[in-house]
Amino acid sequence: MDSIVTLKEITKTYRAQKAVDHVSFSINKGEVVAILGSNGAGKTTTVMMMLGLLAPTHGTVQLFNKDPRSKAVREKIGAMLQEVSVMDGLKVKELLQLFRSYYPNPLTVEELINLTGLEEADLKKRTEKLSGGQKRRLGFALALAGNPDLLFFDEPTVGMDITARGRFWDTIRTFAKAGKTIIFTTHYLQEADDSAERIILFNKGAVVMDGTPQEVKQKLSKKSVSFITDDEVPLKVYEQLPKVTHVYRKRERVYLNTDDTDAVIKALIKEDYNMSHIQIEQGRLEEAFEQLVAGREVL
Ligand SMILES: Nc1ncnc2c1ncn2[C@@H]1O[C@H](COP(=O)(O)OP(=O)(O)OP(=O)(O)O)[C@@H](O)[C@H]1O
Repeated sequence: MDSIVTLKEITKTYRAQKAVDHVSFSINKGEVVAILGSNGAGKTTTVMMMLGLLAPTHGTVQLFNKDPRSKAVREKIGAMLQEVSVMDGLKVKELLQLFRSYYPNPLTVEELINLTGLEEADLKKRTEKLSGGQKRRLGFALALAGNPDLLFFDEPTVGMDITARGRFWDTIRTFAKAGKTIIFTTHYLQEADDSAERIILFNKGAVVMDGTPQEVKQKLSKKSVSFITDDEVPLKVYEQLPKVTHVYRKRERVYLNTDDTDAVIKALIKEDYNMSHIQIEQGRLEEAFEQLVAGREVL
């Protein structure tokens, strides 16, 4: 397999804090990869290091087996970062032309319009006059301008309405079919599941899972028995019940994670706890994800 992104033991430290901590992975040509994690997990810092815009404190990053800052690499990559900041004073068309001129085989302005939802009328506008949504589309067009082999998107769908989101993912699918490699960050497990074939899950600066959406969901998924109670039974007591792997409370509801919901229900009834609204869940992914990012042990 052709590895076109290779991170070896990268760490980024800000004063005493490790924003990214010994992260290693490679990405092969043609993969669509979601870097998933909550706020502050280290996603943006990792993307910035992959792009060569931030130097790792330790470790190495290579794109196409080269330094990400080299000209040969620059010509093959495109990126849309969280804050789309573009040069003021230029018209949209002029900026697109300028970006196109940096690359050996750029897409045409017409192709960029069709792929991103920018409108003909937007081309004549000065960039500082664009709305937030139009700026996002321009950022998307600038990322695609060079017809790059490797694309990075940091939280691409933030601030996009439903139509813009749909168009964005359609275009990503088109690029993926053409064999391009795509890396995007997201907070949302659902978005990663819908759009990526591989999820690299970050938590507190480290990679805690790396696999297909199916694999990640299987690992995260936990069955649970939950109920509402106004008893003051300490959670530790429920933890002692047979087959219970983890106990937590969310508002008035107590959750008991287990692989054997029947055994747990039998034990709860035998102990005659005060319970109402008993629910059996076969692994709520978003819930497991929330627990993981809240620092609880779910793996
Ligand atoms: N320039 C900086 N100086 C100091 N600390 C920083 C700096 N940039 C990021 N950090 C810290 O590094 C950690 C990781 O931040 P990062 O932006 O990479 O996370 P993220 O996963 O992209 O989060 P978000 O989803 O909120 O964008 C955070 O704790 C953040 O406060």
